[in-house]
Amino acid sequence: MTPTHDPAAIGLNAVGLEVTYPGRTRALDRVDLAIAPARKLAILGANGAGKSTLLLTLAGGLKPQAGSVWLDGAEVVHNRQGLARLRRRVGLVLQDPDDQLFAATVAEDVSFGPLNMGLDAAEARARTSEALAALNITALAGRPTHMLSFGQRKRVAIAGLMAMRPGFLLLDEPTAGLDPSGVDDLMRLLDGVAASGMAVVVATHDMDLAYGWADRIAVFGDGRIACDGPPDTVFQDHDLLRRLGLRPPMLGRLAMALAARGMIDPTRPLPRRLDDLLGALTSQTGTDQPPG
Ligand SMILES: Nc1ncnc2c1ncn2[C@@H]1O[C@H](COP(=O)(O)OP(=O)(O)OP(=O)(O)O)[C@@H](O)[C@H]1O
Repeated sequence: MTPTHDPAAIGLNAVGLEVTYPGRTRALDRVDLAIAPARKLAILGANGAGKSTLLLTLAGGLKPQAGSVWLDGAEVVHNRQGLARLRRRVGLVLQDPDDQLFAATVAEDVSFGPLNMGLDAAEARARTSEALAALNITALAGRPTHMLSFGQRKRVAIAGLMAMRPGFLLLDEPTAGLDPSGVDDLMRLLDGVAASGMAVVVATHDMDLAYGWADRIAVFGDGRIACDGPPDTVFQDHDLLRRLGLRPPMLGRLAMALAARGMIDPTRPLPRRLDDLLGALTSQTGTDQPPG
């Protein structure tokens, strides 16, 4: 089958991936996906759609029965050297931080990746401090990981990957279990990470979060990518989303309804954040205050 994109393009590319777990039907069914540097991609899908399997396969944790993963122009070979090259460039933050953390203290856990990459102790320390500061957990550096809250352990797991400075950061349900300010902090952090040139891929069920944050969305259903594009176009296909067990985002629905009534400019891209929507209402009505 011809892939929908050039596998040799710079970035992380999935080409015709097929994964079947022992004794069950396919979790990935000929999946093509292109992840370019510095992009913010959300992968959406109902429970069991195949999101975690895709991330695991992209990070080299699962070998597909067919198809391949390409990294910056070269096909990933599933041997020691090929997987080491992939893991230096692609970091996967698992859904459950307890599957990831193992060292006695936070600082030891975060520095494990840099040390394991062969960096010297001073560089590993510097990267650890930087990652702890970015995740706002410097104060936890000396604490045992098993004595932290779930949200704190999640931040430590993300810091551990960030300290390795991968080119592609994949996060499986990163906001699950975080409080609202933790979600805001994390998404702001991921904005900064993408602005620094890293590609950030987030698998989530949270439509509203994906709609406001991502610059591209791939929607998964039954192991296949059902649609892939900019958020404001993907979310206009309400029938498809409902068929896949997903609910269109509230802000997107509101923006579409206002555009259909001419209350915001229907020729412009749909606003994706509340501030943008209020701005669009203000400029359309020509008043400083949107209609109350
Ligand atoms: N280790 C495994 N062994 C057998 N089947 C599995 C295994 N892991 C996942 N599956 C199955 O593969 C399919 C895809 O699962 P996956 O975890 O990739 O979906 P998901 O979209 O991440 O789901 P969720 O949103 O619930 O995390 C599901 O039908 C699931 O039951």
